[in-house]
Amino acid sequence: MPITQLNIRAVRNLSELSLSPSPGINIIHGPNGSGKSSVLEAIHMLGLCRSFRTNKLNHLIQTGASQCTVFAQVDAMGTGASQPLGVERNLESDCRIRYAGNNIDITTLAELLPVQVINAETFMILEGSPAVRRQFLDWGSFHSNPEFIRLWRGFRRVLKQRNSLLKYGKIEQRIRAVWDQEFISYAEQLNTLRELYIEALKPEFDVILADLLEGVSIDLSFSPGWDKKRGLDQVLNDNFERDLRQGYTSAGPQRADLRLKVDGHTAAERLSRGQKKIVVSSLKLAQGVLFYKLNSRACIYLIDDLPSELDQQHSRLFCHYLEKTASQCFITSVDKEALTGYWSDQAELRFFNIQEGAFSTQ
Ligand SMILES: Nc1ncnc2c1ncn2[C@@H]1O[C@H](COP(=O)(O)OP(=O)(O)OP(=O)(O)O)[C@@H](O)[C@H]1O
Repeated sequence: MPITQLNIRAVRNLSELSLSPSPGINIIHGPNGSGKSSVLEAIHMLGLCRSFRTNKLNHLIQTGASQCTVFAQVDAMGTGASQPLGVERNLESDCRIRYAGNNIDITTLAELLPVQVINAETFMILEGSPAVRRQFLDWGSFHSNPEFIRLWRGFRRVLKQRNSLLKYGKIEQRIRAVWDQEFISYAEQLNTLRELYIEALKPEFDVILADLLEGVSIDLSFSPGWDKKRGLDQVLNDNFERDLRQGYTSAGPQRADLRLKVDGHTAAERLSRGQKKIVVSSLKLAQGVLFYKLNSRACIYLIDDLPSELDQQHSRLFCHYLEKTASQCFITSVDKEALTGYWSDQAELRFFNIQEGAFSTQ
């Protein structure tokens, strides 16, 4: 049971809000503009120190306030013993994170409270740029292997250095060889972890999708960002003159992508809007199921406006799989009724009615 108590202060229209969530399904309902998504945003800040709606954190801080705070009691390891976790952000963008009486960094925080978001933007996994799919992929790789973050950071550093040499326009052969060797070493290790993650995710995704989207089979595959037949060493050599002209490295894990195909065609071009939502929801559910299998603990789902565009049958199946992830879920909906009746008898359901930034007792 991850979050046992939550207190939010000065996040958008939520001046001061407290809730004791259920370990299972929490449904936050209320009219447009009442603050439903802001509750999810606050929990996201608790898990990642940032918003999922904006890069400009000043928008998150309530107008007139100089900082926002989210404080919680969390049972991160599911042992039954809760610890205090607090995240505070001010207008200067400083972020202070305290857990069990100690300051911790963002990576430790992200490990502690794995948060999954499903909202309108999530559907960009199919339609958006490769960067969106890499983010999806790296969430899973990060949470399935503790080495991933070190390799990712090392790779980013080497890529930045290589690109600045390329921009400079002249690179001595000896220096280029040193950087390329480091680039290849990080790239291959990073790539192995991503490949392993997708191999593990695929069967989970296939099972969920077969239930949620009858008659449509999706081929999910991973593209590393370079032609593996030639090898990265050869690719960097072959591309060198072009990279020098352009001033950046054109092949490598920074170009990795996921491919989703239906009968050989790109899923984004073939599927209906509703079907795309089902595919993306299945990917996100598969990540939750796999996370649980690998870590013996569950992640937290933040789902903004679940009922939109899923019909009753698909909403029911979605809720069934959500329960299977064993996650604590926070789901928003304008209509309370739209989310009743989809859950098993065992589901621990709690409803919160929000009106103008405060919970209503009615
Ligand atoms: N920095 C801020 N300070 C104060 N209020 C804000 C701030 N940013 C946004 N708001 C207001 O907070 C309110 C809650 O927004 P939120 O998106 O959480 O509503 P919602 O209940 O999810 O609405 P909808 O159902 O329309 O999606 C809105 O009225 C919005 O104008």
